[in-house]
Amino acid sequence: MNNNFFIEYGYELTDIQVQKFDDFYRLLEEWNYKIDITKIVEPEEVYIKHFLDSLLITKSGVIEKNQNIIDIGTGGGFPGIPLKIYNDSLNFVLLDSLKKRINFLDVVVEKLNLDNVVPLHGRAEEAARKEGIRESFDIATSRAVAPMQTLLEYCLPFVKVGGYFIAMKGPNYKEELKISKSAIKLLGGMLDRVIEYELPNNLGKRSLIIIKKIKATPYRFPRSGGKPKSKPLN
Ligand SMILES: C[S@@+](CC[C@H](N)C(=O)[O-])C[C@H]1O[C@@H](n2cnc3c(N)ncnc32)[C@H](O)[C@@H]1O
Repeated sequence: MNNNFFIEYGYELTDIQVQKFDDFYRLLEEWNYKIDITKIVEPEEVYIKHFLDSLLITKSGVIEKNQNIIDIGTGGGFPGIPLKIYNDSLNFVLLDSLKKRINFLDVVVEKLNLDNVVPLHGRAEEAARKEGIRESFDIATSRAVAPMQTLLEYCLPFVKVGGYFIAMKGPNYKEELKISKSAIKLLGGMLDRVIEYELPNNLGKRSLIIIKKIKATPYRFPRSGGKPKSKPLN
């Protein structure tokens, strides 16, 4: 895809950035056979459902220069890698519990020459208990990882007071959000707003659920033993 694709959707990129997206696409194509990163393989769909969708997180209005961002359950690097290509001033930790995906991201970081991007192998509920990483990020992002109540317990502990957690969800977020109200409060968050949007070419509706961190998360969260998933907060 050339720059016209990005310009059409309001993202004007340099030739180097366009080349990085192209290189990322090729690496995805090459590694997908080995490690099953994504079911989406056709170029236009990859560019819209993965690259553009990741960039649309900038519409949240809370991403600023030089922030520290953790992308939880990043998989093949979404939304983290496209955001880094778009805004090189951002610093990323890309966390995933599958080692083979982290190995892939190590290659992406090297080949695309991305500074200040650290792929990290681990489970969110364990990493979030570690000093130096807990409550140390301006922003946490997560796409397609878990239902909202579980996701909140995975993600909010990483965010500094005053920062934001952005959950990238589909169009049917309302029920999930409704049953997550007490979890948001318990973990120190407050619903800031929800942004609904539609991908081009009828490729689907999406939403950004933006949670502001207003108080420190009590140290008992995230709970151990798989509880955020088996017994979600309610
Ligand atoms: C469906 S994939 C989504 C990947 C990527 N965010 C995307 O939108 O394409 C979910 C990813 O979350 C990771 N994951 C699931 N539970 C996790 C946890 N507790 N901690 C860290 N990563 C987790 C999985 O290994 C997987 O790579």
